[in-house]
Amino acid sequence: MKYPTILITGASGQLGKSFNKLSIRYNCEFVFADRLLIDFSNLQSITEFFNKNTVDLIINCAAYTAVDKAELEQELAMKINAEAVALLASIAAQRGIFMIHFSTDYVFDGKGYVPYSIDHSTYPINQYGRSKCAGELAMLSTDALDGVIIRTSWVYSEFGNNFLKTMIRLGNERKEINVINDQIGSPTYTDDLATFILANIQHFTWQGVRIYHFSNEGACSWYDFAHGIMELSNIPCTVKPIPSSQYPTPAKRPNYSLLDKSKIKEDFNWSIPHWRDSLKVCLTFLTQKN
Ligand SMILES: NC(=O)C1=CN([C@@H]2O[C@H](COP(=O)(O)OP(=O)(O)OC[C@H]3O[C@@H](n4cnc5c(N)ncnc54)[C@H](OP(=O)(O)O)[C@@H]3O)[C@@H](O)[C@H]2O)C=CC1
Ligand SMILES: Cc1cn([C@H]2C[C@H](O)[C@@H](COP(=O)(O)OP(=O)(O)O[C@H]3O[C@@H](C)C(=O)[C@@H](O)[C@H]3O)O2)c(=O)[nH]c1=O
Repeated sequence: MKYPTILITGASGQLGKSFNKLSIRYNCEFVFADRLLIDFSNLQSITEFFNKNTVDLIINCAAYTAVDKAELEQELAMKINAEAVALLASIAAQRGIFMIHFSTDYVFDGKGYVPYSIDHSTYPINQYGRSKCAGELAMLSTDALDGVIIRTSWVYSEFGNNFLKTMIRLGNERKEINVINDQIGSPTYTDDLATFILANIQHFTWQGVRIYHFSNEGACSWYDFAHGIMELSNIPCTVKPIPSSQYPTPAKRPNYSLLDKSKIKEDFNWSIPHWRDSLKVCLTFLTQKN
């Protein structure tokens, strides 16, 4: 086993919980760290953890993900998404630990009209995006670090809070909801991302830091996603398409943030499910849970 002990930070988040759910299939020791064990807003807590523990691989799922709140809590977002990532990266580099980290489609400005390639220039348009971008740069500029930044988008799962769960709640409360149809991207089911990583763990061995993109296949707007959620959950709520101008939010979102996944599919010979197929799978788990 290449990596006998794997640290998963942000263990109580959506992606962290998918890793937990899928980890039973793998024969390694997983250390699931929530914020009580490692607090990313307190750098000392990161250092203390590594002074007491030895791990072979870091999968960093911890992040500040409240996009609108980040406009007001810029410092906290930067601390968790950039400063803590920089420290984690430097510890990983010093100890020769491979580091898997996640970033977002929100590092792009959304002015594109073809899927964003891994080397497209970043230009975030909100504070969350800026903090994630700073985290990427910290990793890329850490000497002797081996690792990967996997940018993903519109993450949802049966765990935690996400767009899927908000739509189901609103759909059950209202006869009609308005959802933006001029922001285009692709949803990502956490199980698909976590499965990809766990199944390929032995291949994460290169030197230096690479960037990859991962989301489900297909493109949609938030309106298409919401419409699909109502349809596949049999919720009789009408979803009305609206322009972003009719749904003002504190943080701007990119209008187009589809990720080009060709590199990850080629390098790992991996096929990724279409977002509608994964949505069906997730809805089955959600129904079992409730
Ligand atoms: N959610 C999305 O739509 C997208 C997410 N991503 C990226 O994917 C990764 C995983 O995201 P996802 O699982 O969806 O995010 P979640 O918000 O579901 O989970 C984030 C985790 O980070 C933890 N966390 C927050 N603050 C701290 C802190 N101070 N110390 C330690 N842990 C902390 C949270 O803890 P607690 O549970 O206690 O709050 C939570 O467990 C992140 O890097 C995110 O930026 C990328 C694109 C889209
Ligand atoms: C609830 C709601 C949202 N919307 C719009 C607002 C927004 O443009 C879009 C998505 O809303 P949310 O606030 O749920 O999603 P948001 O927090 O913007 O999601 C983002 O989270 C971060 C962490 C990421 O990294 C991104 O990839 C992306 O997933 O849907 C509606 O149009 N109608 C509604 O009723």
